[in-house]
Order: sequence, then C-alpha cells, then structure tokens
Amino acid sequence: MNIALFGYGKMGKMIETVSQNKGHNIVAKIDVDSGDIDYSEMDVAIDFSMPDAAFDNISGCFENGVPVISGTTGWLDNYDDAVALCQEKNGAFIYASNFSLGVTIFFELNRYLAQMMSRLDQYRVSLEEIHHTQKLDAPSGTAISLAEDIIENSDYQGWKLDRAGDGEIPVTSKRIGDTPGTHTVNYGSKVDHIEIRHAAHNREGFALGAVIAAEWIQGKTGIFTMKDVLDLNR
Ligand SMILES: NC(=O)C1=CN([C@@H]2O[C@H](COP(=O)(O)OP(=O)(O)OC[C@H]3O[C@@H](n4cnc5c(N)ncnc54)[C@H](OP(=O)(O)O)[C@@H]3O)[C@@H](O)[C@H]2O)C=CC1
Ligand SMILES: O=C(O)C1=N[C@H](C(=O)O)C[C@H](O)C1
Repeated sequence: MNIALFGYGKMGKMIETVSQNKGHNIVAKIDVDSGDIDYSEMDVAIDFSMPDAAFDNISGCFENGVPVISGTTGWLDNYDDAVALCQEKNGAFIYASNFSLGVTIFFELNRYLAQMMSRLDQYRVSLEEIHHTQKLDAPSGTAISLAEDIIENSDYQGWKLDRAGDGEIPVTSKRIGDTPGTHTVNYGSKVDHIEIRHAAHNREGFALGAVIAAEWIQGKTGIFTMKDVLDLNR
C-alpha cells in the first residue's frame, strides 16, 4: 500500500516506521512548506499534523480521490465540513481522537460504565489527561471524546476544563515531561471511588492503529470509526 504522511513530526515518523515494518511504502511526506502535492501515487493519506493545517490537508485529499485517516486533534470545528466534502466526492474517511486499539476498547468501557453509574447519584465523575509538554491542545482530543461519550450516556450536560459547574464534568489537563498519553475516568463517592485508566507506554500503539485503519479502508467509501475497523458494532 502506498501511504502519504501529512505531518512528519513525532507521529509521522512513528507511522513511517510501523508502515515500513508492515511492508508498505511511504510515497510522500507532506510538511508545512511542501509546495505542490502530487496525489497520483497515494492509496491513502494519514494526517497527524497541526490543528490549523488538518482541514486543508484532508480537503485536498478528498478533492483528489485519496482516502483519509485523520489523527490530528483540535480541528473538529471543521469536522462536519470534512464529512460533507467526503460524501460529495464519494470518498472514505476515518477520524479518531485516539487510534490506539487499547483506547478503542477503553472508549467502550467508558460508555458502559457511564450508563451504569448514571443510576447512582452518590458518584461524581471527573476526567484527567496527562501528556508531554509539547502538546498544543488542552484538553486532549481523547479526553473530549471520553467526556462527550459520558454526556451521551448519563445526565451530565457538558464538560469544562478545571472548574466545572453543576451538571458538568470537570476535566484536568497536566503536561509532564515526555508522557505519551494517560487518560483516567474517575467516579468518586464519599466512601470509595472507581477509576478506569489507559496509559500509553510510547507512540507505537497510536501509529499501529492508524496503519491498521489505513489498510482496512482500502476499497471502501464512506465515513467510518475505529469501532468499524475493530468490528465492535455487533
Ligand atoms: N489520534 C491519535 O491517535 C493521536 C493524535 N495525535 C495528534 O496528532 C497531531 C500531531 O502530533 P505530533 O506528531 O505529536 O506533533 P508534532 O508537532 O511532532 O508533528 C506535527 C507535524 O506537523 C507539521 N505541520 C505543520 N503544518 C503542516 C501542514 N500544513 N501540513 C502538514 N504538516 C504540517 C509540523 O511541522 P513543523 O514542526 O515544521 O511546524 C510537524 O512536523 C496532534 O494534533 C496530536 O494531538 C497524536 C498522537 C496520537
Ligand atoms: O498529542 C498527543 O501526543 C496525543 N494526542 C491525542 C489526543 O489529543 O488525545 C491522542 C494521544 O493521547 C496523544
């Protein structure tokens, strides 16, 4: 498979290694000053770039018939436009705030736990995410996905960074050293707490999930999620 990397930073480089270990070719490494882009050799584009670059990168791929795996966070104000363009061009698209296979399962646990805990008013939920000090966005895309899934499966009406009001989920963001990404969902009561946590040991899991998604999307058209890739909708 011929893969184009949009963004050749920490994640782009890790995806290059994982892709080559699986026998794929990297046919383009697109960075901020790449100039004219040749889409003709691309079977798939994998975008791990910057919040203000992602939408233009994704749109260019759809305009040129290239399926997109999008991992960049912090650009979702334009998500609906990306979906509309993909549909108009009969393209193929997967966005995930976190491509790790473990986090895809963690998202399912979070939804299920939220449903059960919504029956118990003794518990209050809170979220914490810890990342490396170079991360641009806060809270992380993964923390936002976790919060939105809790809201969909409970009576919480929103989330807020640090100070949450009534009916809102408090989210704490910490930036510590090289931490690849740790997410904790905590339900606390006066007498105990329950927490679920996913901790990435390095970036390989994010990269592997993105390459698996890129392999899976070949020959397909439509908008998909990692649940489709892992066949968790059954
Ligand atoms: N969904 C997931 O599983 C994961 C998502 N992420 C997300 O992926 C993104 C990238 O993370 P990471 O690799 O750590 O960040 P880096 O800062 O290491 O890499 C981003 C790269 O994008 C480049 N870039 C800037 N503008 C453009 C452009 N217009 N087109 C293409 N590339 C551009 C930057 O170049 P320059 O440095 O020259 O500006 C840089 O090399 C972030 O949004 C992060 O949150 C990260 C890990 C997992
Ligand atoms: O920027 C990162 O590094 C990461 N970003 C994603 C996010 O914002 O959730 C996923 C992962 O946690 C690493």
